[in-house]
Amino acid sequence: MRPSLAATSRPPSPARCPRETERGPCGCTTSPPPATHSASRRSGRTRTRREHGPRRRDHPHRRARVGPPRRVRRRTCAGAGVRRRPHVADRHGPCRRIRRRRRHGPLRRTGGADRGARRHRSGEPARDPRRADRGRRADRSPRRASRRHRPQALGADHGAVRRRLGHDPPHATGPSRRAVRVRGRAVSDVAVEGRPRPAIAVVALGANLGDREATLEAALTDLAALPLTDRVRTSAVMETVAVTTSGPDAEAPRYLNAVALVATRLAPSVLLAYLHQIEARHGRERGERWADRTLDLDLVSYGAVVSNDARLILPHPRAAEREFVLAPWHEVDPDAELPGAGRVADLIADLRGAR
Ligand SMILES: Nc1ncnc2c1ncn2[C@@H]1O[C@H](COP(=O)(O)OP(=O)(O)OP(=O)(O)O)[C@@H](O)[C@H]1O
Ligand SMILES: Nc1nc2c(c(=O)[nH]1)N=C(CO)CN2
Repeated sequence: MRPSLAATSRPPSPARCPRETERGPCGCTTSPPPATHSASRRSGRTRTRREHGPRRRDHPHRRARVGPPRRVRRRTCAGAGVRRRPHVADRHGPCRRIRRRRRHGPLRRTGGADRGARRHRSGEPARDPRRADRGRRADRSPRRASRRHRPQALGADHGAVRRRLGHDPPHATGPSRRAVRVRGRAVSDVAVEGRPRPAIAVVALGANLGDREATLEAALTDLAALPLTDRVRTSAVMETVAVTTSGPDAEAPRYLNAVALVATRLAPSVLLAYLHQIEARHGRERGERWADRTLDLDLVSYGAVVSNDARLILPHPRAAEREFVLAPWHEVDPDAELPGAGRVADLIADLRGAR
């Protein structure tokens, strides 16, 4: 059966405002109509509060309402006065910030960053020609990537990058290409950039304990296998009298000495760290100064680099007075020079002349 009209008709209007009878001009039912400008304009005068009744938010019914007012402004980063979700074109950034439209445009253009642009558009010459094309010069390098596109944000391991480029020492896991790994990645697998030209490093090798010959041979192989490094030349192996803290000692085990020239892009400190690894692999024990040893690797020089850091002095501070270093070096490179000390050939002659 169709519902009767009475059943579908609207429910009776809510009770009228108890104060409406007192405030005839208001015409108030459940809430007073808002005073609009147009209403005021139409009437030609501004209605006073007394005429109009209490303001909407002061109205008794309104106050009784539970919960926040319906048209409360959302407190978002969209800024004051923004009630609706803006169009996507007006949004930017992760928090839906509104890109504010520029207000007071003409005022802005009279100064600040827009000044140059305004002149440019209007054909006026720039006040300072050097600044006129700021940011547009052809020789200017391309803009830097934003922070979001730099490797840091992408989770790049800068330590690894630095190590790859030879700035930091490697992990102490072994000397060979395959053994030296940076966060699970072989250093030698990484493309080399950064150091455009390798430096020639002079490495002195010595051994007076164990199977000296085999140790030197293995150490030379290890050197050639270092990342970013090629062995250039190796001297013959020479047997020498051990020099101790009290001078040459004919009774001490004799040394086998050699010198290797390597072309490397490793930083000097990194190369030294690798040398220490190689020593350790071949049973080098650190104890007394100039004590007998299975293997000693000294960094005699690294190009023309001079360093006074106690951990790495370059050139090696005692190289100029060691014939067991100079003689094999001179053999592979007769024109060699020890930075700051002179030609190796001359140094050898001086040492021999002084004996
Ligand atoms: N050019 C260099 N080559 C090797 N080690 C160096 C150099 N400069 C400074 N050192 C430092 O010297 C320290 C001692 O080195 P090492 O044990 O090889 O000395 P040594 O062989 O007993 O004596 P010497 O340095 O006179 O050959 C090392 O820990 C190292 O940091
Ligand atoms: N003959 C010889 N004597 C040394 C050598 C060396 O290599 N050869 N190394 C030393 C410490 O580096 C001390 N004495």
